[in-house]
Amino acid sequence: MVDLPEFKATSLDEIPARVSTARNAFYEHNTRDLEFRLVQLRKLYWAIKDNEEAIMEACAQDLNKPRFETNLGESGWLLNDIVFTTRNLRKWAKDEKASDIDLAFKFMSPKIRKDPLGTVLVIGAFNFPFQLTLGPAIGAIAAGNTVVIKPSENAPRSAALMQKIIEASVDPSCYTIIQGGIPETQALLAERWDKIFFTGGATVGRIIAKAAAQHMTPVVLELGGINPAIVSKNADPRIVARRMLWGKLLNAGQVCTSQNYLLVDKSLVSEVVQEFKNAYKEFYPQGAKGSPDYARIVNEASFARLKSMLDNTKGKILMGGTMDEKELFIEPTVVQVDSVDDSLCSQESFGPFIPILPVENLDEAISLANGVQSTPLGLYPFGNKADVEKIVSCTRSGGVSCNDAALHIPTLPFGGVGESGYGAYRGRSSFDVWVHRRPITSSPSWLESILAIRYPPYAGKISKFNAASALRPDFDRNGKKLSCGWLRCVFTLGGGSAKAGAVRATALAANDEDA
Ligand SMILES: NC(=O)C1=CN([C@@H]2O[C@H](COP(=O)(O)OP(=O)(O)OC[C@H]3O[C@@H](n4cnc5c(N)ncnc54)[C@H](O)[C@@H]3O)[C@@H](O)[C@H]2O)C=CC1
Ligand SMILES: CC1=C(/C=C/C(C)=C/C=C/C(C)=C/C=C/C=C(C)/C=C/C=C(C)/C=C/C=C(\C)C(=O)O)C(C)(C)CCC1
Repeated sequence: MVDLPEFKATSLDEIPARVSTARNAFYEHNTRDLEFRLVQLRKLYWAIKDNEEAIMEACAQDLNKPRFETNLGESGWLLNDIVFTTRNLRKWAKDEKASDIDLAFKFMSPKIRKDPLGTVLVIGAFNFPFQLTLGPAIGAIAAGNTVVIKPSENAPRSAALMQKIIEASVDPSCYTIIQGGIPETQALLAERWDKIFFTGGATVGRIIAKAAAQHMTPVVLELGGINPAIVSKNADPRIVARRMLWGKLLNAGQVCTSQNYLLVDKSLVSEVVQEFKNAYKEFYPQGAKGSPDYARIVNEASFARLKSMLDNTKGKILMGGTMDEKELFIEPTVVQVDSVDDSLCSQESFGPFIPILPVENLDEAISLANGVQSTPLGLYPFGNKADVEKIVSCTRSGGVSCNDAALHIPTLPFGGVGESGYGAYRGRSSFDVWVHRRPITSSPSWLESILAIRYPPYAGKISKFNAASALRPDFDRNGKKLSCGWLRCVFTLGGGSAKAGAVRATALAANDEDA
């Protein structure tokens, strides 16, 4: 067995000084250097790689997470994330030529610099403790920020191991871990940050957003969702059951993207239920409890919450339903319910419940889903192409996975909308979310005679200015688009009035002479 470090909360007195060290480090400007960032990420890669066994053990102790799930969803996920980031960082960080700039301003060489935000805070979650804590931090490091990381105290073994990994690998003045629960998080929230990234529930999400507002701090909130799966009469019951069961057995359903309830065309319900039973037997021939491939609920409080949800259902249990409090085990459980107001549908379960509500048709399903929560994190439509397109175009959600569970492409932007949060990361978005797109222009001295139009005295300058810069609408008063013949486009150098085109042409000529 691997020896794991002990979880120890950071002293409250120490927190301001630790944050201040990270803030001062930002102003030493080392993190501006791309090579510095790349070296940090590469060192972090090897620290994670060298601790893969320990990560397995920590996740097993915190959540009884199966080795396969830890490999794919935690250590392997992060290792790939780092390699993908280090391979692409130079390209992402490059100054971007500003697009859609009017000719008159092109001479100022407008560009967009991807500036680090400064000193940022990442508050991680318990359910994928490594992925959802170090994942956002990888993007923050890549973008040139100094970073303070607060892992979830609800996965203490993983939190302590992350501290060991971070302290052994990256620059301690730039990147640091604060451990603890509510008091420590509140002490962190009292500080001024340049961005806060939080993964967790909506209740704490609101507390974070309010605290951040005091300092005008931008926030990313990766929250959960009461995610619907909508199954049309044209869906394949076997595919529905296997994929939806996977969506709920992964980490025993403690995944923000997992479906919370299924709205199934009533003609398909009995077949879908039978296929759930078949899939369950295939995935866990000896039952989930005896299998090494099934996680446990994170703690007693979560177990009690889930138990009361099941105790309060008015539905009929059709599969599973067993629990063991000592082991924090809850079996994957299919329940047929008769209303979306049932205790299993109306709240986010964050556990292995699979409530099924029979519906008349797609219209009813869409209307019910929009009524339960109109902006969930994930949406899972099952059916033919026309069915899924109809569902997608009549709903909103952070992301959609058609005919499947979860939102799982690791480099696709990932984030919520409305109640499921805001801001997105993963892949290139993990870099973009941590930078300020800083526009930079540079006005050459030779432009002075042209720029002089902006200085007083203003008399007689309005018409000249408008002639040079006002854009002529390509639509009429009824909102109808006017056609733009190619000749006109040539004469106006890309649009606008002919006069404006002439002025632009003059300016171009002046530029050519200067060159
Ligand atoms: N990715 C997601 O969408 C996730 C969603 N969740 C949802 O959130 C629920 C609760 O999960 P938890 O891990 O307990 O997450 P949470 O939403 O309670 O957040 C826990 C974090 O917030 C801090 N915190 C808690 N109360 C606070 C307060 N009053 N002031 C300041 N900081 C506070 C804790 O120290 C910890 O760092 C889950 O049952 C699930 O529904 C949880 C984990 C991930
Ligand atoms: C293998 C070959 C091929 C390709 C096969 C494919 C496409 C396999 C796909 C497998 C997938 C999607 C596996 C996913 C596993 C995911 C795990 C274990 C866990 C992930 C956890 C996540 C992302 C948790 C997130 C939680 C969040 C955000 C939260 O709670 O807040 C080819 C290409 C067909 C070729 C042949 C071989």
